[in-house]
Amino acid sequence: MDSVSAADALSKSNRLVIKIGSTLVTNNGQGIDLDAVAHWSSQIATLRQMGKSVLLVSSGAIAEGMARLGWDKRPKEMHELQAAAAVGQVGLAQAYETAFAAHGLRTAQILLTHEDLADRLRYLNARSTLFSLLRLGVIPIVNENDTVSTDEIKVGDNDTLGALITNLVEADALIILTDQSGLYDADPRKNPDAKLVRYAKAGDPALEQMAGGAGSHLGKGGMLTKVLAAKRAARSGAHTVIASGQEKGVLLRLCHGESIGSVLLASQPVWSARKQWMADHLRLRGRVTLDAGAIRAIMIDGKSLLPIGVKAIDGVFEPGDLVSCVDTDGHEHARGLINYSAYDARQIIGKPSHQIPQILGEMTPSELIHRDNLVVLTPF
Ligand SMILES: Nc1ncnc2c1ncn2[C@@H]1O[C@H](COP(=O)(O)OP(=O)(O)O)[C@@H](O)[C@H]1O
Ligand SMILES: N[C@@H](CCC(=O)OP(=O)(O)O)C(=O)O
Repeated sequence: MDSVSAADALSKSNRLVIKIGSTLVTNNGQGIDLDAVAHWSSQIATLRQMGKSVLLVSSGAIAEGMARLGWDKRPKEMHELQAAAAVGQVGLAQAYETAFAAHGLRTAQILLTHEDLADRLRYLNARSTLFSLLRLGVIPIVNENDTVSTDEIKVGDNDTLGALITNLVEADALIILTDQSGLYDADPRKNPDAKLVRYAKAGDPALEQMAGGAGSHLGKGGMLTKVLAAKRAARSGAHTVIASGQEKGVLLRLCHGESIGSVLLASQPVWSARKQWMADHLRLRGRVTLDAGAIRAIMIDGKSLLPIGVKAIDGVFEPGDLVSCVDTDGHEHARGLINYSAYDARQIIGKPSHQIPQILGEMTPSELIHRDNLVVLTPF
């Protein structure tokens, strides 16, 4: 991997999303590490003076809530997690507001759920609010809205949320600060001989094999969600760095081109904003299994998906819902907005398009998924 381009990845970035993990921000669950928050804030204030825009995605509401409530074990019940998040989020917001105020900067609290990003209008509203805040010189501090999040509507972890925000504001880079020096070729907590991966291509499937789960009961996603976040961030052209938040001056040094942590370079073609929203923000409602001819038609020939090439339909969905297009081995090749409900789709698969009106009536589209509503997932 070319280390020069990796160094450039950060020094040439103007809009940055910085994600800070729970273990790090709460000093391993002891309570918000105010010195660390002050240190990051002072670096971010300098980055702002250098003309860079910064958005923070900070975890720690639940961990801080647990500390404030005197709970030493992460609760299992959703309502207790939600209560802890409500208590802890106040502490997080206070800590950042105070730390940035010392540099004459204001902060804004943005709490989001997956549902907010899946709804096109709310997604566009979130985007324009974030841009307004950046124009006003305010530092947006984003977290999942854990107090109202249920399994159905949550993003689930803040590495993913960080990537979604990166896509949303078309940031140049995503910096994930964690409690390790970066991505190792095995979990360093379990394997003392593990080696740091200094440079790699975001989206390389080999990285997913190296990454394990969270290292402590405080963290949510572990390394796998960070590696997947890098893959997602790369879809809007953003490079990702995974580095230790305890490293002195880490943010400034990275932005001066120093090689710290793991740099996962974006090297794939960039998706349009609409394609990113479709494939990443909408919730998958079903699955269509394609024969080899249909896979070729959508992947190589750039065609729409016709019912004749579909072998099976799974899931319950309505027209306009997002479905995954898989081959007969179950590998996903594309995602798209389907024109038919699952019930109707089952009646027309395997049939030539001219028979659709006889089966489902006139004025029905001949494609199951129109080309314009199809996102082909480029193989690595
Ligand atoms: N290949 C790996 N390289 C580095 N850390 C790993 C790896 N696999 C698993 N981990 C674990 O991931 C943890 C960081 O993830 P997590 O606990 O979710 O932190 P955060 O709160 O910063 O998101 C590390 O402490 C480490 O134990
Ligand atoms: N939204 C949750 C954090 C979830 C999460 O992804 O945590 P982490 O793995 O520490 O980034 C909270 O504020 O407690």
